[in-house]
Amino acid sequence: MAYFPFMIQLDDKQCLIVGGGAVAAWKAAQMCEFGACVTVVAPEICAELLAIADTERIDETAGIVENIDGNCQKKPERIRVWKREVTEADISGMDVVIMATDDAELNSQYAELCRSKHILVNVVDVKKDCDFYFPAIIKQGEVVVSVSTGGNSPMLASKIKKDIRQTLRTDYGQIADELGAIREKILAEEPDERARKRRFAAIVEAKMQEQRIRIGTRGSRLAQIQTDMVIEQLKKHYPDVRFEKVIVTTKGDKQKEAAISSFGGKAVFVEEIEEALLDGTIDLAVHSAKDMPNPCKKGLGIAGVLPRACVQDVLIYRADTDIRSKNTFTVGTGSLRRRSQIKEIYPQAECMELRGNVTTRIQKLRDGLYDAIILAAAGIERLGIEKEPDLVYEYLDVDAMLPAAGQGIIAMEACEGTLPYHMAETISDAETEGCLRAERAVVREMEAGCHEPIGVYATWKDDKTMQVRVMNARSGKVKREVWEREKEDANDLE
Ligand SMILES: C[C@@]1(CC(=O)O)c2cc3[nH]c(cc4nc(cc5[nH]c(cc(n2)[C@H]1CCC(=O)O)[C@@](C)(CC(=O)O)[C@@H]5CCC(=O)O)C(CC(=O)O)=C4CCC(=O)O)c(CCC(=O)O)c3CC(=O)O
Ligand SMILES: NC(=O)C1=CN([C@@H]2O[C@H](COP(=O)(O)OP(=O)(O)OC[C@H]3O[C@@H](n4cnc5c(N)ncnc54)[C@H](O)[C@@H]3O)[C@@H](O)[C@H]2O)C=CC1
Repeated sequence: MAYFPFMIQLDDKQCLIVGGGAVAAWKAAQMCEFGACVTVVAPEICAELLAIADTERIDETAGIVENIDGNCQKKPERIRVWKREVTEADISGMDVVIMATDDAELNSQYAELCRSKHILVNVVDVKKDCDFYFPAIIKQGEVVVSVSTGGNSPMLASKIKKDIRQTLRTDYGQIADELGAIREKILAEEPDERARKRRFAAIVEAKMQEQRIRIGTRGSRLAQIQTDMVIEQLKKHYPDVRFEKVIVTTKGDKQKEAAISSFGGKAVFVEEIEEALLDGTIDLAVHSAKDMPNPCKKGLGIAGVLPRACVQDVLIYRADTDIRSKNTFTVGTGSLRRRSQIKEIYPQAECMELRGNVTTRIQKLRDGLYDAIILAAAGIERLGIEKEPDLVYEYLDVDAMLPAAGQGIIAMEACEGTLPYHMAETISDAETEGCLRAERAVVREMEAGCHEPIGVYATWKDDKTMQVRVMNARSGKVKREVWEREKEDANDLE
C-alpha cells in the first residue's frame, strides 16, 4: 500500500536521531531545514554532522554539546549532539525517532520500544520497521514537493525529484508567501465564495506573469550575504521586479579538502554559475570579484560592481597564543600570494594549506589546527565576525600584503546585452568599476593564471590616472612595482 504524504509541522517537534554517520547527517540536515529540534546521539560523529552543527564544538570530557546554530538564513536551527551510546532514557519526550546506526539489532530493539510508546519511528535500513519514510524533497520556502516510491527504489525517488526540479520554476516559494498575505485580505473582505475563487484565480495568474530576475550565487553564508546586498540595491532601482536567489553548488564547494590548485584553480567556484547564466537557468550572478576567471566566459561580462569594501588581508590568531614569542608559527592559507608576502612580514611563519568557507576556517583556527590564519577583511566584516573576543585581528598594511585583483569587490555578471546586464550597469559604482577594470587588465597583461603569487591593487590618483601596485613572486622572490595607467587605457570589464 502506498504511503500517505501528511505534511507535518516539525518546528515544534522533538526529533531524536540515533547514529552519527552519513545517513544520520543527511536526515539531520533535512529535519533542520524544516525547523525541527534535533538531538543526535552516537559515539562516533562524522564530519558532515559536525558541519551541520557548524558553530559547535565537541566537548569530549562532558560528552555533551549544545548548539544554537546561528548559521541559518531564516530562523535559528537547533541541533544538539550527544557523543555517546544511546540509552532508553533518550527517547522519552521525543515525538519522532530515527534509528540510523549500523547495529541492526539495536535499531529494531529501539523501533519496538518506540512503537510501544506511540513514538513515530524510522529505521533507515529496515523498511518494515518504519512508521514513515523520508521522501525525496524539493523545497522552495513553504512550497514543498515530495516523492516516495513506497521504499521500492529510493534512487528512483531521487531521480523523479531531479526531473521535476528541472522543469519547476524557482520562485514558487516567494509567490506562495505573497499570495498568502493577499489571501488573508481577500478572505476577510469578500463574503461570496465564488467571487473569492475568481479573485484568487486572477491573482495567481497575475503573480505568475510578473517579471522576475533569478540571481545565482554559491550557497555559503558569505555568498548569500553578498547577494542580498546586491538585491537590496537592485530593489531600490527596480521596486516592481522580483529578484530571486538561486543557490548553485559549485565543484569548489563540493571538494572541501583538496587544495584548490589541485583541481582546477579558483574557476571551480564560478564555472557552474557561468554555465547557468549561459544556459538560461539564472539571469544574473553575484561573485566575489577576486574569484572570477579573467576574462569571463565568452558572451558573459561583469555588468557592474558594488562599492569596494576594505581591501586588506587580516592575520587572525587566538588571543591566548603569542605568535611573536614563537620560533616558528603556522599560518593556514591556500593562497600563494599570501604565502610569499607573509614570509616577508613574519619570517618565522610556516604556511600550511587551508580550505573551507570563512566560518570553517575560523573553527579550524579555534580548534588549534593552525597558530594563525589569513582572511580577507571584507569577508569577515560582511559576516560580522571581525570582533570575536577570543581572537586577535591584525590588519596587514596593503603595501606589505598586497591584495588580490578585485579583493573587496562584489561583482555582478550577466549575458552581455540582456536586461539584467543593464540593470546591474545602472547600479554599478563607477569608481570601483574603474579599479576593477585596471586590476583585471593588468592581470591579463601579466598573463597570470588563477593560482599564482600575484597581487594587484589599483587606486585613483586623480580622475584620469590610476596607480596600480603590483606584487609578483613568480620567481620565488617578492618583487614590487607601481604602474600608472590612464583611465582611457582600460578595456571594458571582461
Ligand atoms: C525506506 C527508506 C527509509 C528512510 O530512509 O526513510 C529508505 C531506505 C533505504 N535506502 C537505501 C539506499 C539508498 N537511499 C538513497 C537515497 C534516499 N533514500 C531516501 C529514502 C528512503 N530510503 C526511504 C524510502 C523512500 C521511498 O519511498 O522510496 C531518500 C528518498 C530521502 C532521504 O533519505 O531523505 C533519499 C534520496 C534523497 C534525494 O535525492 O533527495 C540512495 C541513493 C543515493 O544515495 O544516491 C540509496 C542507494 C541506492 C538504492 O539502494 O536505491 C537502502 C539500502 C541500504 C543498503 O543497501 O544497505 C535502504 C534500506 C532498504 O531499502 O531496506
Ligand atoms: N535510508 C537510507 O537512505 C540509507 C540507509 N543506509 C543504512 O543506514 C545505516 C547507517 O549508515 P551510515 O550512516 O553510513 O553508518 P555508519 O556506519 O557510518 O555509522 C554508524 C553510526 O552508528 C553509531 N552507533 C553505533 N552503535 C551505536 C549505539 N549503541 N548508540 C548510538 N549510536 C551508535 C556509530 O557511532 C556511527 O555514528 C547503515 O545500516 C546503512 O546500511 C545506507 C544508505 C542509505
